[in-house]
Formats: sequence, structure tokens, C-alpha cells
Amino acid sequence: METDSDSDGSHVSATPPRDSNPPSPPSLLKLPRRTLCNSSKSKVRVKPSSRSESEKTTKPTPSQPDPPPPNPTPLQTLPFQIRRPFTQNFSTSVTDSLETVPAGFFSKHASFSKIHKTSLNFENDQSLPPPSNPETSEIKSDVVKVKKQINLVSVDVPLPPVKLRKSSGEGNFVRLNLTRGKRKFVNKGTRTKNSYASSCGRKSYRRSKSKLNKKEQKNLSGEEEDLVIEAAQQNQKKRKLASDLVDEAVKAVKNEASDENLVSLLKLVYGYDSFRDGQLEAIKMVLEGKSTMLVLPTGAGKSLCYQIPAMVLPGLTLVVSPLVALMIDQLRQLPPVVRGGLLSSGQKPEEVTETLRLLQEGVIKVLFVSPERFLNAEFLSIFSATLSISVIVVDEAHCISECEHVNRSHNFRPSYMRLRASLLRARLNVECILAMTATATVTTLHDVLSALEIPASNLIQKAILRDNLQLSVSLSGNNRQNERSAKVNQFFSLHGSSKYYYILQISVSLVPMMSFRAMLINFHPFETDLISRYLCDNNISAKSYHSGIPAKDRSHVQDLFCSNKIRVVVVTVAFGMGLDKRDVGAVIHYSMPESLEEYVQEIGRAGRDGRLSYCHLFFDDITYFRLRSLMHSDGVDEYAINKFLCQVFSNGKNSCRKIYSLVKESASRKFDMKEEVMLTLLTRLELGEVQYLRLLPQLNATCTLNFHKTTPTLLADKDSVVSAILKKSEIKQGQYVFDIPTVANSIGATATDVSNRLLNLKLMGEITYELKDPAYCYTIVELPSEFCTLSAHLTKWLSEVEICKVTKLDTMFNAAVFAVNMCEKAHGCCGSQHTPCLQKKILDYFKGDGDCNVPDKIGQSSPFLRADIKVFLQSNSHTKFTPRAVARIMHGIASPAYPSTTWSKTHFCAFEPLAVFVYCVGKIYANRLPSRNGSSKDRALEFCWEECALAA
Ligand SMILES: Nc1ncnc2c1ncn2[C@@H]1O[C@H](COP(=O)(O)OP(=O)(O)OP(=O)(O)O)[C@@H](O)[C@H]1O
Repeated sequence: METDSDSDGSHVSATPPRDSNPPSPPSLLKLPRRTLCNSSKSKVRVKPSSRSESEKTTKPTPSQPDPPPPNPTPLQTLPFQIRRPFTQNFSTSVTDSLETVPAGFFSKHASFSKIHKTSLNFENDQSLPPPSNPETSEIKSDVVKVKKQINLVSVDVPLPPVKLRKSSGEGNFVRLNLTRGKRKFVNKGTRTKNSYASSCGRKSYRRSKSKLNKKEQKNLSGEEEDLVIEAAQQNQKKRKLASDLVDEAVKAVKNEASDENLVSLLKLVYGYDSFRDGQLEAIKMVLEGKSTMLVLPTGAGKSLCYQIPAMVLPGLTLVVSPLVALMIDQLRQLPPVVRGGLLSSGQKPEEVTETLRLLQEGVIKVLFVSPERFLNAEFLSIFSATLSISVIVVDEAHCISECEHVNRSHNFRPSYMRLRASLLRARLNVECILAMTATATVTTLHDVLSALEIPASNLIQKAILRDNLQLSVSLSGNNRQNERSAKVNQFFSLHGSSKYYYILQISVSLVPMMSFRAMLINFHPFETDLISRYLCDNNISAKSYHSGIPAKDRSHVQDLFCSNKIRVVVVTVAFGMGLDKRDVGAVIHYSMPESLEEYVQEIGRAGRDGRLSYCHLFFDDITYFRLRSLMHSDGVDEYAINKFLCQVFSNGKNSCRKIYSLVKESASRKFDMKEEVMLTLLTRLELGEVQYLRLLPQLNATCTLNFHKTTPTLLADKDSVVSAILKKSEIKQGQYVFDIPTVANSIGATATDVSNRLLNLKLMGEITYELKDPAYCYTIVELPSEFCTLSAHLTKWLSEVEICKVTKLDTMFNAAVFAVNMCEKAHGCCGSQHTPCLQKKILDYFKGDGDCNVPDKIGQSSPFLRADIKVFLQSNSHTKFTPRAVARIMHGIASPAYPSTTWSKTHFCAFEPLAVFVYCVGKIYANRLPSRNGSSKDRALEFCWEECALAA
């Protein structure tokens, strides 16, 4: 995808732009320690108090520096080249430091000099605009110093001062949205230190009368009281002036979106001196109303490209984002002059109502929503009436591409398929679309451009990788668990001993299974816990983060990591997509990611402050083969799709306005299909070449109801919904049990109407009820003429997506194998360091030149396979399987119809990748039938399906 033609990693400039005139290294060693830390966060890092609770509890960890490791490991044996901190000791000799920096560091890595220049800049505050008028310049510098303020001031709707002060507690959140139970999302550190109010005379304001407790108030002398009031008034004045300055800068950009005006606005609002590569171009395009595709590396500052237009454009900026955590993070990053809000399914109805009210009033300028929102008719209707949208931003736009669709772990999203320009224009009446991503191959780019109807000439694409990421890779042997843990420990021992606070993120992409069976029994990513415990035992404060941990605790871990209270977070892919923590010093992949896209995204968490950072990848072929099997685990066969279609369109004749539901859990078991796969199919049936159906918001289909005040019949006389309920209910143990879509259909209402009526009756004390059975809902638009062609078509489409995923995995594996086995160890590659060659592989892949030969081992069939399958089928003769089901079970992969709880006892070990295995199983099945002509793979499978169909 990436256009950079030069394969030499050194050219991959990009981000973050740092200063070009670095001081010479030796003199840097004389710099006082604090000059080398480019943020106040750095100071926190060295504080003993910032150590984690876990560290405190596991070992009596010293508040003094860590002791040196007993036997320092020679650096050459590590998978990393260790940079000893430049901050360690002012008397450290130049040779000492040189000995510990990475090979070729001074000569090759511009980052080195840039890092220090950045620090110097910070110290000298050269970024501040030159003062002109003493009063305004004071305010400017206040604003400039604060890079990440919270959202207190709205350009369009300036709030009265007292309110501003109050809302500082909420950061960027629209208060009602996120206050209750969601305090964890508020970055307290940022708030108190960098709030807009604080930037405008925080100390005096803190002493304001309203903030003092009664005792303090009593003790205030009249003179002091006057001082307090005066300080508060001054503070208000300053804030007003700051806000006026921003207003002026915004007006200037509205008049003329020149480079100069935009840079002034940037400086004023963010405190940055200049735009990074691609930013200015993108902002100007959006301001001109041109749909744009922006491909910038992770951490390059894509968010700014919609934030600045949001200040200038009259309407709303609607940002479609895949994860709530990401939305919250982005909301926090909004500058104070832009009020933001979000709508998510986890919100309470009153919070949603309040957000909608603020939207209608034009207070919210940037609204974050998930792609699922576009299914909600109520949501779409608010835009058709009064509210105008200036621009729709599709973040992580690569998710639109079909290749990304089937279960690409964290960013699997059939709903992204709904993001089509035609649909957005028709429903939201918006012209300008900004699509943003850090990772897109040529195919993905093409998919996104065509789905969002963005002209190819409006593509802004810069380097794929930042040049401050040092990439290394190592292949683990059989004893990979111990090997990896030891290496991670070595890494920390060295960094611990050098007193330099270093944060390491270990990304366990797919949880490497401890054993074949462990994965089958429990897909819970327990390995993260093991690793974090291991690190804690070795005096490294660490916590694990995975989907098995409750959301509250996960958020706590993220907060601990982001506030530098722990050094390491051991995570699965559930963590940190889009996490903008500037000082992550390293990302270690404990096992291989599933694609180069994921690799690039995940290493993109490192070095966002521009400092040289380490990205190490451990890989081994056992994990690779397991991953490869899992790639096929979502696969569905034509037979199952056919059955699925029969159910979806059953009784569909002449009933286009009827609401149908498909209860997720039971359907998933019945068709042996994951819920996400069913949703993918339904979405395809809606958005494919022919629109067969229209998806409606999901609901809980079954209602169990009790009447309390009025008798059911009396109530039914007055209420048509109750009357329909009585007709369509079954009475079980005195309770009325009914299907909401059925009741809605019987009175020609929508399911939402029925749900709302139920809620009202409940509030009136007439009824109580419980809802269950989450279901997909839809109406049928057109019945397929016949199911066979359609199921063949859908099967082909799904298998193409499956192949696409496998190809991505193969490419990732090949890149790692190349680095370890085939790299000539020249041009900067040596030992496990492979920055240039991995960069080249990544660039080639994104440009579309990547090779992906399937490794030899795939396709070799185990000689025991036939015997194993025979034994398996004989011992389970009472059960009917499809070949895919047999293959999954023998691979240890659970599926909805064959859960691990029942099938984990099967001690077969399939060495073949699942696709090969399915084929072989199909053949073996086929041989059990009377022989027919043609023994091709398709024929064999066909026999097999016939057999299964007969059995079904
Ligand atoms: N012109 C600039 N100068 C200096 N820093 C900047 C500039 N623009 C953005 N930044 C900072 O860069 C950091 C990363 O920005 P942002 O989160 O927008 O990156 P991103 O491209 O969206 O990354 P990702 O793809 O990983 O989400 C932020 O802390 C932001 O404040």
C-alpha cells in the first residue's frame, strides 16, 4: 500500500517531526537529568512512589534504585540492543554510553539527536509564540504550554466561567454521558495539571473562596478574602481573553485557510510549532469539503486532522470509531475549544437523551459513535431534521475492506460494511468524508476509496512506519516459554539496574497456548497472568490485561499503565488499539501477530514521543501453525449457509413489512456458526448486489411478563399492545411469555414501539417483565429466487475472506522467517536487529509487492490421519458431524455446536492446518459411501455434504 518506494528504512521519515539541529552527543551527557525528560510525566517515572502496588506487595521493593543484576548478561546475547539511559549519571564517560547504545546508533538514527533536541526545546520553551502585548502573550503562553487540556471552552457556545470551572472535572466528556460509574475514564493527572482553568492562574484560583472549606473560610482575614476574589476575577478575565484569541484565530481560518492562519491556530490551541507531514494537506482538503483518505503512521497525529476542521466548520463532525475505549481516549484528546460527546450502547437512556439535547443545541461539535449506530433509525432521524453534519470521519477505515471482515480479532466489524458513501449521503446528507488509517494495503485502499467514493486524487499517504522504532526478531525453540521469559527478564534487569524508567509493553497477540488442550478447554488468555506474575516475582511491576478481566479492572490496569504506576502491561489484542501513551519504550510481541497490519498497529504504541523505542518479536512455527488453523475456525460450509438462508427467509412471502428475528444463541448452535459470522452474512444480504433484507436494531426477543394493578383483560381493553400480548402469549406458571417481534407484527407496530409501551406500563406500576434471548432483527426486502446459488455465492465470498486472512498471516510469518534465516545481515541488520530488512518487508507488503509462499510443512498430511478419524467416528457413531466439525474437534477448536466443555476430551492431535484437514476428513467421509465417478476434492466434499444432509 505504502507509496514510499525506497526500501531503505532510514528514509521512512514521517513522524514525529523533530528538530533538525541536534546538539552533539557528548555534550548531552552533561545535561542535567530533567532536561532529558520531555514531559512532567518523566519525573513521575523516577519517583519511588510511582511503583505499582503489585510490586510493593510481591516484594519489599526498595524506594532506592534497583540493584544491579548479579551477572549482567552480555548485550550481544539479547534479542534487543539495549540503550543505557542518557540520564543515568552525569559523570558517565562517553565510552560507557557508547558501549550501551544500539549498533550504528549515532551514525544511523536521526532519532537520537532528535530526542535530545526535543528535550532542549521543551526546557527552553522555544515553542512559545513571541510575546506581543504583555497581557495577551501571557495568556498565549498559558494556552500554549497546555497541550492536552480538557474540554472546557466551546468556541461556538462559550460557557459562563463558573460552569467552565465545574466541567473541568469531566474532561472532554459531555457530563451526563460518562460521569456515573465511569470516573475511571477521566485522566485525573491531565485534568489537574493541564486543565484550561489551571493554565490560567491555577494557584490563585485554587484558593478561591468557593473552594475553601469552612474552617479555612473562617480563618481568612478580610484582606485575604479580597485577594482570593481578585485572583478569581483575574483568572476569569484571562480565560475570557484566551477564548477570544482562539475565536479570532478560528475566524481568521474561516476567512482564509492559509498555512499561516492554520499554524497560528495550531500553536494557540495545541502549542505545537508546526504541522506534521500530511496534516496540513488533509486539514485543507477537509475545510474545502473534499472527501479525503488519510494514511499516516500510528502516532502521526491523524486526530488533529478532524479536530481543527471541527473548530472551523459550522456543522457537526461525526467520528465513527470501532471501540468505546478508543472513543473515550479520543474524547479526552480533544482540545478545550472543541466540545465532544459520544453515544454508546452502554449508556443509560437519560445520558443518551442529554447528549442528543446538546447535539440539537449545537454545543457538541464532535460526536463519536460506533458503526452500529447507523442501524438505529432514531439516531439517523435526528440528522435529517435540523442537525447538519459537516464531515464524517471514518477512523480505522481499513475495517471497511472485505479482507478485514471475518473475525480479525479486535477490529472485526460487519457493521463497517454499512459505511458506504451512498448510505451516508442518503441518510445523513453529508458530502465530506474523511477516512483515516495507519495500515492499508493496496487492496484495502482500493476497497475503502470505492466504498466511500473518495477520488484517488484525494489520497494523502505518507510513510508507514516511524523511524524511531527499532525492530528486532528472534525465533524460539521448543522451550519457548522459558526462553522468552528469561529474555524479557534480562531486558528489565538491565534497564532496572540503570535506574532509567522504561516502560515495556508485551503484546500477546494470540494467546500462545500452553498446550493444545489448554486452548481447547479454555480460551481464556491466562498466559498474560502468568507472565505478569513472573515479572512481578522478578521485581518488575507488571499487570495483565485481557478480555477475561472485568471491564472495571481492565480500565484500572490501563490507568495504572498510563499514569506510570506500573512499568509493564502484559496484554492481549484486547488492549490499546489507538492508545496514545507517549512514553511507551518498548513493545514486545510474545507471539506473532496475525498480520503485518496488526504488527504495525501494535508496534505503533511505542515511541510516540519520538524517542528511539524497541519492538521485539518472538515467533515460532508451532504457534504459527496453530494460528493458521484458527484462521479457518470461523469458516462455514455451503451446507450450513443453505440451512441458514432457509431459516432467515422462512415464511417470508408477501411479508415485507414484518419484523423477523433470529435468536443469536440458538441459531449459532443450530448452524454451528459464530454470532459474528451470522451477522456478517446478514449484513451481506442487506448490502450485497441485491438487497434481500434490511437489518433493524438488535433486541431481546422473548419477554416474560406479570400484571400487577389492573387485570389483564381490563388493561387489554384500554391498550392495543396489551391486547396483542394476551393473544400472542403462552401462559407459563402464571406468567405471560411472548415474542416481541410477533406482538409488534400483529398490530403493525415496530419492536421499539412495543418495548417503549412496556416500559411505560412498567413505570406506571401496571406490569413487571424480564427480557431475554438477544436476537438479530430484520425485515425482508426481496426473497431470493432460489437458495442454492445464493448460498454458493456467499460461501465463495466467505472463503475468499478466509484465504485473505491466511495470506496475511503467511506474510507476517514469512517476514519474520526472512529476517531470522535469510537476511544477509548487512545494511544495518545484525544479530537479532532487523530494522532495515523488516521495514523493507513491511513497505513491500503495503505497496502490494509482498510474497507469501505457503511454507512447505503445510499440505503434508499425517499418515495417522485416516486411522485417527476412523477411531473418532466409531467412538462417536451416535453423533452426526460435518467434516468441518470433525476437523475442528480434532484440532481442539471449539465451535457453537461442539463446545469445548463436551469435546475437549478428544485426544486427537491434528498436525495439518485446518483447511487441509477439512479436505482430508471430507475425503475419508466420502470413501465411506459407495464409490462414484470423479474423485476430485469437490466431489469428495460433495458426497460428504450429501451424507450430512441425509443425516440432518
Ligand atoms: N503537529 C504536531 N506536532 C507535535 N505533536 C503532535 C502534532 N500533531 C499531533 N501530535 C501529537 O501526536 C500524538 C499522536 O496523535 P494521534 O493520537 O492523533 O495519532 P494517530 O495518528 O491517531 O495514531 P494512531 O493511529 O495510533 O491512533 C498526540 O499526542 C498528539 O497530540
